[in-house]
Amino acid sequence: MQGLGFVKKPTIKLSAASTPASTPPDTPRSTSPLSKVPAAKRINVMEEYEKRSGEKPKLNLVVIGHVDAGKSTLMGHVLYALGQVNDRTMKKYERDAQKIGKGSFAYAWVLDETGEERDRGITMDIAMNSFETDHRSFTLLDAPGHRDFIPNMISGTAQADAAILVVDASTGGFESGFVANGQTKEHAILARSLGVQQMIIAVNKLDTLDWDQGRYDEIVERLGIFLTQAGFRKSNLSYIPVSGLTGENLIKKSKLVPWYQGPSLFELIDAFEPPVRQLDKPLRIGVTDFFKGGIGSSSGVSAGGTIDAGHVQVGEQLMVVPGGEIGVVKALQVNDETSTWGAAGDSVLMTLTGLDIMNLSSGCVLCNPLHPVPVSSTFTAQIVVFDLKVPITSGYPVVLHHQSLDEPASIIKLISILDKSTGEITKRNPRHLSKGMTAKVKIQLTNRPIPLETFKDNKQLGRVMLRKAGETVAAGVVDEILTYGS
Ligand SMILES: Nc1nc2c(ncn2[C@@H]2O[C@H](COP(=O)(O)OP(=O)(O)OP(=O)(O)O)[C@@H](O)[C@H]2O)c(=O)[nH]1
Repeated sequence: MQGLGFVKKPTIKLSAASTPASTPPDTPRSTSPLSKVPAAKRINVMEEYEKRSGEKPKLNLVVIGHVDAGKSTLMGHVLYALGQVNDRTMKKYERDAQKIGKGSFAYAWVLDETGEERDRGITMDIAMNSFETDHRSFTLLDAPGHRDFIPNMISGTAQADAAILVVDASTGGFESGFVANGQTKEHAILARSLGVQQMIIAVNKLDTLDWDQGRYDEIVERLGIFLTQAGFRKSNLSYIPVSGLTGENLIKKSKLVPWYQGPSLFELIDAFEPPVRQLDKPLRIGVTDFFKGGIGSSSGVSAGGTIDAGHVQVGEQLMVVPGGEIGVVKALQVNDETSTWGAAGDSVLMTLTGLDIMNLSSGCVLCNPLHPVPVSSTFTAQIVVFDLKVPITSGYPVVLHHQSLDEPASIIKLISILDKSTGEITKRNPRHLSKGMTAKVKIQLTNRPIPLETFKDNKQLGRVMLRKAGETVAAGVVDEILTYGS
């Protein structure tokens, strides 16, 4: 399983006190979501999806790591080497970067697009690009390394099927990312807690140490111990010595590093396992973007996001949760191209009619009215506790990050401490939780319920992150939904 290594089978309880603003899953409603689609025009999405299987499998790939580890430079260089950026543009980046005294950031500019990002030399928001390898098609998410932008890093990582962890191998560089509060550790634990199982570790900037094999081996050993403790399987991790700046081992293996016998970074990326899409589950589209007006010049409102589960087609009725309003899909784009249908894993933009823009919000979920996503304000979760100065006790206030939402909440009960590898309860009703512990807790949202599912039912909607005072204190998966609606 993904997430924390184990998840107990959840049982769904309906609180007698709750007023279902939304009904629990699988409550039938009288309308068919396809009733607006003329029978002759209905698409058998499963059949269409099969036809698509000749296409390269799609993966979301997130690039993570400590601030300045070289994430943007590495992936900018890869995109340039693949021909995604033409020579003229690259030369312009070099000239412009030099003009403001940031010549070494030219490749990073391929991904860091805003003026402020370029002026400050840091990534602030998730940069999205796409590229293809021989057997795969990737959406690349370049996450910010700076601790101030961890929420953006979380939203990128929550969508990822695989990760590249970039570490700075230069003298002192690795150490600054790896000591107590370094983002190398925080990002790696976050990625694992959010269900990322496969990862490449790019040991970067080795050009600064004349490709010192001893330094590479030292880093691989230290990271290996840490990453297996964090719950990664050894067989799902690959290490590679690279330089994002000078380009060694990116697309082809470099003669400068004769002691490295493995594949190039590009070959390792091509070997990532494609995810199993949750096509046969009820439709869930987490809305990340919405605006007035339709695709092209049509009327209506538009909503964009990723299909977390199920499939959708033009003419279908969709329910907005929370709220329960229903709209009809008038037009649809999948990965920026017009389509009549979309399926789990696709990035979609849809024009909806019959809906007011006021009904949409970032973080709302579009679903089939026959199978609405539950909204809940109390649930149990299995969490991993991060580096903490003050232990978590009952009543501990947090900001709960879920998809693109962040909401005030409290950990209202510490249920048990669990053994990290077996999931066995090692202590019931603990008084406090400290660094590195895996535990089951009860969480209550302070202001309002949100669309939520158990991790078993939906991997995307079942992941949560808990932060306090700008630091991530825990991450984990939803185990059991305790109240619906209220
Ligand atoms: N010598 C050397 N310098 C590098 C290498 N990769 C990146 N750098 C330099 O490290 C600095 C930071 O690079 P970025 O690519 O912006 O780092 P980042 O990890 O994307 O930074 P954030 O996104 O802000 O966390 C720049 O000056 C780069 O030129 C490398 O392989 N070798």
